[in-house]
Amino acid sequence: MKPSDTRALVLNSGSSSLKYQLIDMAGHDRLASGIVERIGEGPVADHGEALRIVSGELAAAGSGLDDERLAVIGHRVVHGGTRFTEPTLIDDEVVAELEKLVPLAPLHNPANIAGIQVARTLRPGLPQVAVFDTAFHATIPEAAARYAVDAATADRFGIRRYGFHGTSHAYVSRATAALLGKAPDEVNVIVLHLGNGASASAVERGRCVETSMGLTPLEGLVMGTRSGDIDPAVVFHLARTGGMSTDEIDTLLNKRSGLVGLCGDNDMREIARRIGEGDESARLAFDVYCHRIRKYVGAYTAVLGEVDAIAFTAGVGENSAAVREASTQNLRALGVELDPVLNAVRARSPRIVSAAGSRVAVAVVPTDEELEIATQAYSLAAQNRPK
Ligand SMILES: Nc1ncnc2c1ncn2[C@@H]1O[C@H](COP(=O)(O)OP(=O)(O)O)[C@@H](O)[C@H]1O
Ligand SMILES: CC(=O)OP(=O)(O)O
Ligand SMILES: [Mg+2]
Repeated sequence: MKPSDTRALVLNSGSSSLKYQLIDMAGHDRLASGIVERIGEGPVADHGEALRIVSGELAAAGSGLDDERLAVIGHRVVHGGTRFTEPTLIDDEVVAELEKLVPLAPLHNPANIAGIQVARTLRPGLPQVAVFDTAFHATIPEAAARYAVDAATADRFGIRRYGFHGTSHAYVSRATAALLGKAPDEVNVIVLHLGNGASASAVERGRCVETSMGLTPLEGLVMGTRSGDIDPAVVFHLARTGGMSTDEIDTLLNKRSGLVGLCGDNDMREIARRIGEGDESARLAFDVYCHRIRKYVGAYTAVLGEVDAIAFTAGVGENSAAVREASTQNLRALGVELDPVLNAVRARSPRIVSAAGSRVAVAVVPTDEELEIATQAYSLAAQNRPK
């Protein structure tokens, strides 16, 4: 990597999609971005084929994978277990360790590894950095990270709270501090990342102390297709009484639950439209979704003691004024008061939407996981630059 190499490519491999962004780190300009969907169906056979398509799109945008100015490829990796709590330069040993983590993230890690392997084949010698969803949550104290299950069993199988969406929680908590005109270590923030997956975190003076996702990204808030918190005995009941297999229950809770399970739609825009038409199951799905968020805001207020801001982010958090309103209603006892007019304004920049007298600021802060991954990957590559 030469000082003139200022470009970072970020790859976010999902189970059936590959998102990419090429960013010039000198001015944070987005040079190219896109998504290849339906991997595994039809013409896009696998992640290798998907990355070849990305490579073609990059070349068409004037900066292919062979671009000399490319300094690093940053990969989003969902599960880093207890081993990976920092951005990590990828080599064979790291890939072998990632393989060992597949049982903890069967939906996410195999796709991440596939993306890494193909990228390494296409650009051998170029630094490739893994940036982990779990990393920002490594600071969660044991009292919050441990599940109250038999300790020997928990240790043997790695059962503990890892948390996910960490790059988003890190980025948004810092951006929220900046919006308040403070340094990250001067504020306590509750971050609500409400996208397809959804999670909450409590960030105390820049350090994460609690988060809603657990061993896997299934726990916590209600999501597009995932149940979030349920009584674990639901699983035994479905197995014993419903005769369902472990895989069937896994699919039910991860893919056929949440908003889609409650009303048949997982897109909040469609749910809002149906509510407008008086649809009762859409209304119920919305109410269950927002009730869960309110409950977490209350719990995380107790965890933090003092809260400076609640930040809404990701697709739903940034765009749905109705969700922000319903999930912060009747929180005056906690010092939270929304300004309905500010909350209804549509904008793309970070902004405060609480009333002037609200003790806790309510903020809408667009997330930028790709920039966060690029920044961390680029910085590690620069540190490892041959002298
Ligand atoms: N204008 C909008 N109003 C309400 N919800 C929206 C709007 N735009 C996007 N969303 C919601 O955002 C979700 C996607 O969030 P996003 O953060 O992009 O997800 P991910 O990155 O996890 O795929 C959609 O499923 C939809 O429910
Ligand atoms: C970890 C996780 O839930 O990611 P996503 O929201 O991309 O599904
Ligand atoms: Mg997203």
